[in-house]
Amino acid sequence: MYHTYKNGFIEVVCGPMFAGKTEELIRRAKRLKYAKQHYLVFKPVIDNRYSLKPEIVSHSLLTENAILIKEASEILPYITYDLDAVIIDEAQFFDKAIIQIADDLADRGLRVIIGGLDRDFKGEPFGPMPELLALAEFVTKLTAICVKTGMPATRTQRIIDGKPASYKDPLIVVGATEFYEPRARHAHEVPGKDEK
Ligand SMILES: Nc1ncnc2c1ncn2[C@@H]1O[C@H](COP(=O)(O)OP(=O)(O)O)[C@@H](O)[C@H]1O
Ligand SMILES: Cc1cn([C@H]2C[C@H](O)[C@@H](COP(=O)(O)O)O2)c(=O)[nH]c1=O
Ligand SMILES: [Zn+2]
Repeated sequence: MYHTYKNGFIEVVCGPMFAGKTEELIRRAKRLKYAKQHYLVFKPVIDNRYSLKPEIVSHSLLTENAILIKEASEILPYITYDLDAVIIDEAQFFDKAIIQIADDLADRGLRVIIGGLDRDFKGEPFGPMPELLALAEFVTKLTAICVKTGMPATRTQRIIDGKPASYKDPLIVVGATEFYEPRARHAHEVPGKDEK
């Protein structure tokens, strides 16, 4: 018995801050443009770091137009029959509904490209990312350069007033180099983590 060929995948691009996740999403968007594919880019409105305009922005200031949303379900009204792909950045900030939405969109034949932090500043799995990673057909795990060792950085260090943020710090603090730096496993510090 032959099955008809149908497109539709989940691709996750993860890693710590400064690893190049947003640049990679922008690269894939550019290739979709060359392929004359219809796509939309979404990001949580909470991410207002480099721009208040509707766009995703990399630390190197590359940009791509995006739709700003508060909740994952706001993606659904934008899904039209002619859409080929959906790109979602900062997925760690979304509610768990994004997991089912990503799966349904891939089942419907869309290419779903998701960028997000696999770990929070404590080094622990972040929001819906573990499930998205489990469901994805393709996973790209990027590394940055550790500012302490020059080794591949797989973690994000949060620094508050010049000191490593404690385990009890809030999960969400939007920011860039004023609060965060990429670090390798053995250079990552989380005071209070052992007593959790
Ligand atoms: N320590 C670092 N290691 C790697 N890239 C860095 C570092 N610090 C700053 N950058 C910049 O960050 C860019 C990646 O930005 P971006 O794609 O926004 O990353 P992410 O979305 O993973 O946080 C790099 O191309 C580089 O210009
Ligand atoms: C580790 C960590 C990060 N954040 C925030 C900081 C930034 O606004 C985004 C990550 O952006 P990037 O594109 O990956 O550079 O997430 C946070 O709120 N909590 C954390 O633990
Ligand atoms: Zn990013």
